[in-house]
Amino acid sequence: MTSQDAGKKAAAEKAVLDNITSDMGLYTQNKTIGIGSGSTIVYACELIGKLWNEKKLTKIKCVATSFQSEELVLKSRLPLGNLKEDYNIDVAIDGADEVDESLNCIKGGGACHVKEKMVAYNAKKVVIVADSSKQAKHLGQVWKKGIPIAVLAESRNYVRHRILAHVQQGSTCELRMSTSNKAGPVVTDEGLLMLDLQIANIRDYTNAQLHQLDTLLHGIPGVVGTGFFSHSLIHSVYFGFPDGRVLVLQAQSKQGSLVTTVDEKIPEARFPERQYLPPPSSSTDHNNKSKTFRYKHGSLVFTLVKLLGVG
Ligand SMILES: O=C(CO)[C@H](O)[C@H](O)COP(=O)(O)O
Repeated sequence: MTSQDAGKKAAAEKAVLDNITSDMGLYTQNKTIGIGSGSTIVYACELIGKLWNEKKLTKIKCVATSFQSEELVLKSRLPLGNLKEDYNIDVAIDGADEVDESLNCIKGGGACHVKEKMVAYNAKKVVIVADSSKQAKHLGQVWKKGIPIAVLAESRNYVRHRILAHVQQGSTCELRMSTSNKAGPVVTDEGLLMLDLQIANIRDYTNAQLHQLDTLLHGIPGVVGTGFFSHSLIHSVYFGFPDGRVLVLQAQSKQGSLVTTVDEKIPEARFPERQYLPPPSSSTDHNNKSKTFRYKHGSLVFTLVKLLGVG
């Protein structure tokens, strides 16, 4: 397992233990779980499958977000639901290509974001799992390929040109081509084509401007869905580190105020002015197999969690 995979596994497993086993209770009733796509979600789905098959989790249905995700649910011997009937989703777990400081995400590196967003939109709680390399200050910092945009094939050229007329010069909007054995473009599960929009000055966009841009993109006929997932859609993000530590960022409200959960060994540089709160707040949660500490950074209170390992 590579160090990046170790981070993915740590994030995915902690997210499952926090959001599925614990929050929903051991003997939960008819809970619906959205299963995202990509390589990180594999670890989450495997653990959900393990808990289900060991009967530690009961009465759940999984709604898949792609062909890959559906296969994953079936392989894990989990009950498969569908979005036509099971759209009251309790929690959706999914990966991301990049997450900024406000918890805005770029998704769609695997071209599955259309259904991923349909599932996220219908979920009471959206939990993102990613290795720590996906953590960014602003969008475009670590994910250099741009914002994925799924379009109807017929619209691809005018959509590109209309978009480029709206963004700063030097931006690009390219048709995503297949890098596998298939010649021609990437075609999504829904039969759509993918454009990747790299905006030259994306780092300068405020949350409001990102939202405005996304609205503009969705307003162009032929555009089916973008891979921009606004922070307002996201409940929490789990970043896993190669040594098994997990940083959890939670959007406390739709306004985006954040409470951060980190392991105590996260490098000082991330939170230079951190100041520890007195010890009484340290506790061990044996159910979640984690140890919790609290400390302050400016006006924010942070919680430190050390994951003690998954059984
Ligand atoms: O949005 C996605 C697919 O459309 C994936 O969630 C995203 O690409 C992250 O994938 P990975 O977990 O492999 O890094």
